[in-house]
Amino acid sequence: MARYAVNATGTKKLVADLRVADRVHAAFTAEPGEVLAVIGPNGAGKSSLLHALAGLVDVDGSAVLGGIDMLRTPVRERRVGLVFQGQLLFPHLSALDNVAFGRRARGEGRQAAEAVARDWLERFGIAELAGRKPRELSGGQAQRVAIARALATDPDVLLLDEPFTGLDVSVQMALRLELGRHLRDFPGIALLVTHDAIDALTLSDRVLVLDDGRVAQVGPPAEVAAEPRTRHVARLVGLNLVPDGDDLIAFTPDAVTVSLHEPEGSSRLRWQGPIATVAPHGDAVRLMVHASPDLLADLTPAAAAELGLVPGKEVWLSAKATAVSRYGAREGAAPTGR
Ligand SMILES: Nc1ncnc2c1ncn2[C@@H]1O[C@H](COP(=O)(O)OP(=O)(O)OP(=O)(O)O)[C@@H](O)[C@H]1O
Repeated sequence: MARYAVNATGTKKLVADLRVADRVHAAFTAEPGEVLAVIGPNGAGKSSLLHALAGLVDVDGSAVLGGIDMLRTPVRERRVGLVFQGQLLFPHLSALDNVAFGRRARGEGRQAAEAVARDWLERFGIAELAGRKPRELSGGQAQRVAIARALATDPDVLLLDEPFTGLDVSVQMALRLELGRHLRDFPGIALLVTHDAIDALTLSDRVLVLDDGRVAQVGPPAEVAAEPRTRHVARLVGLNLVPDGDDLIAFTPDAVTVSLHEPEGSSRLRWQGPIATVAPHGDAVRLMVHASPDLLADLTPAAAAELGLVPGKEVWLSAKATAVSRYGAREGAAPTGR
């Protein structure tokens, strides 16, 4: 959902079709005001996608923003804000000068650039740290400065690559809420690479799922979470995902019945395999079973004890047809109804 039809520099929709060597070929669009979470397993090409837009790697294709191809625009002139994993602030500059840097580099006068920078530090609640050098900041403070530095340039596109990685969990939580507020007010397009289902579900308007360099799925977070098309996303949201002809079927681990013998009946929703892991999961015991594919099953501690479930033991798993969600395996495909 685009919250702003027009941003500070006019309506700028992004229409991208990017090819990075032979490892990424991804086409997608984004509306002004939209936050697009980019998720996928390690090596799927998430960082490569962002690096391509930032001009940090060789890329073919196009990324048309408001009628102008960013890829044909000199990197210095692209209105792109970057917050990358472990990206360091300029160590010799104060927090204020770091945040003012982009505007100064664009030729803006010191006073005007510093006024904007001060305003951003205030919005992040760190105005009193303006004079500190990066080495005098905590990880969370430095990351706030890094995000403020990116936003202070009024970018058309904000690229965030795992902005919470390496921070304490409590700092991550606080920063996630703060970033969420700033992203809601941000009139440009934000691409947020994350490994975290919470980020994707709470901070984004749409989720773009990358798998092996290709776009596997794009949609609102609730839709992607309810009907994942990749095993990676299914795992992120805690669902089992099994291909069945042209369909996928998804079901929760607590919809799985575990037994030591082949279940009776004609249901095809049954799998066999050895238990890989047994671990507590909330009030339940969660099994990971090396069936084809790997499946999760939750059961009560009493049931787990009664069945004597330990790693290596062969079990049968089954799911009731009424407890699974069935949908087409390809984008736009309707379930076959089998
Ligand atoms: N400069 C490079 N030259 C060649 N191959 C690269 C380069 N950078 C990344 N790769 C490879 O391209 C693929 C995509 O990498 P990329 O870092 O974009 O994935 P990612 O989804 O961001 O992964 P992660 O979640 O681990 O950060 C990987 O197989 C990686 O090894």
